[in-house]
Amino acid sequence: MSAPADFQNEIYLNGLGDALPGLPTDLTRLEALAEGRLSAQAFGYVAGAAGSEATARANREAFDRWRIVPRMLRDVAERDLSVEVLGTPMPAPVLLAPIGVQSILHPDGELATARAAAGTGLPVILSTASSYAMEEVAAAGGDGPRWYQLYWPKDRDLAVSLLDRARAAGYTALVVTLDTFTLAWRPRDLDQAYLPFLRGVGVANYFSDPVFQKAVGGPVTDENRSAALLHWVANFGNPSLTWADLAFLREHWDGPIALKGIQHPDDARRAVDAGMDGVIVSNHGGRQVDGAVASLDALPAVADAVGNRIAVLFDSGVRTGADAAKALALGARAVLVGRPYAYGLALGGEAGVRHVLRCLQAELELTMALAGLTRPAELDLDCLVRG
Ligand SMILES: Cc1cc2nc3c(=O)[nH]c(=O)nc-3n(C[C@H](O)[C@H](O)[C@H](O)COP(=O)(O)O)c2cc1C
Ligand SMILES: CCCCCCC(=O)C(=O)O
Repeated sequence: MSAPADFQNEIYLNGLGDALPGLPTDLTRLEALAEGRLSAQAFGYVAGAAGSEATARANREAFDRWRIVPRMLRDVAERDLSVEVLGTPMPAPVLLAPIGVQSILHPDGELATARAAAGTGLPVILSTASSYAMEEVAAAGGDGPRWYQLYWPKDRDLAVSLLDRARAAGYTALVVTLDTFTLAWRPRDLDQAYLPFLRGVGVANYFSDPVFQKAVGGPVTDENRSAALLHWVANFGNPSLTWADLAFLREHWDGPIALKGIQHPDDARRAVDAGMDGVIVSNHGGRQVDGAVASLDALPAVADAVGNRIAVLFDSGVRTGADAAKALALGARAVLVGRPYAYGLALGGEAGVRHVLRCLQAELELTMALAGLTRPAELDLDCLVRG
């Protein structure tokens, strides 16, 4: 039997105490537990979304409108969930979504996440807004697969410097997030006047950068910290970017590039035309445009528009193995999981993240096997009905 099913047996045979860090195997329960562990501000930042949070809710509801139709007597004894995406082999079609400011969840933040991910072999996508510098996270993750997520700053020299550092630190693919050149209207954060960055969290990649330091007159110290934060605010995102600017990225990054935040099939086609290697269908977990289409509802049209030309990945709302199976059936090559591992981090540090990843992987494998499927490529529309 393969590894994830062994994990299930390990839980039954050894009991919760030995196999798990005291966390539930139903990952939808983690949010409520994390609320009890985190400050109101940190919890609000992570759990919150844009506006009335209608899109965040819609992301979850969309999964409920699809049902898996299990098939029988198909010999599912041998199963293999491994896939290769953007040149990276992975044991299951699951990646850790880029999540910034992880030290508001646990002091070890992205270091703990990178260690946990490396232990499972699932790729971690490190945010530009990480609490630790990308080189420190790479060292923590060792040989584990890692991709880098770019928040594309106004200063082009700074963008190039971030890309050069990411390549040198062993990040093999680039994820460019297009949907967050500025923060959305997020009432939970507005009501608490809370922004981690202004407290110096999530700026490590900037403050450690030679181009950034040059712009603020040298290394960031107590003397120039306020000026450095103002420079960060002015530079973080660039609302003037257009499709034509992607040529600049192609010039400065020789590995695979995926665009994150794609929701319209025409944008997916433009990504193909621009020579991109992948798109990530995502609405940022409902954190940017309140009222935007549920990410799962946007997926089939994007997958259709792209065909097999480039990789289609998916995130926003994945909480269970069955959710992942549905997204794969609707055209995703792999899914990114976001808040669940952030809550795992808050509740149990590295062990908490590992718990979430192992549960998700095991549940996906068991769901597929019991539905008569042995490989991710077998998941297609034939496996689903509208519920
Ligand atoms: C606290 C938090 C921070 C995030 N930071 C980033 C980030 O720095 N870069 C990015 O591209 N996406 C970021 N995201 C969005 C995630 O990558 C992902 O799109 C989203 O969490 C997926 O939805 P889910 O949480 O429902 O799984 C963040 C999400 C959360 C909850
Ligand atoms: C000023 C914008 C920073 C956003 C970085 C974190 C993020 O993406 C989020 O959703 O929060």
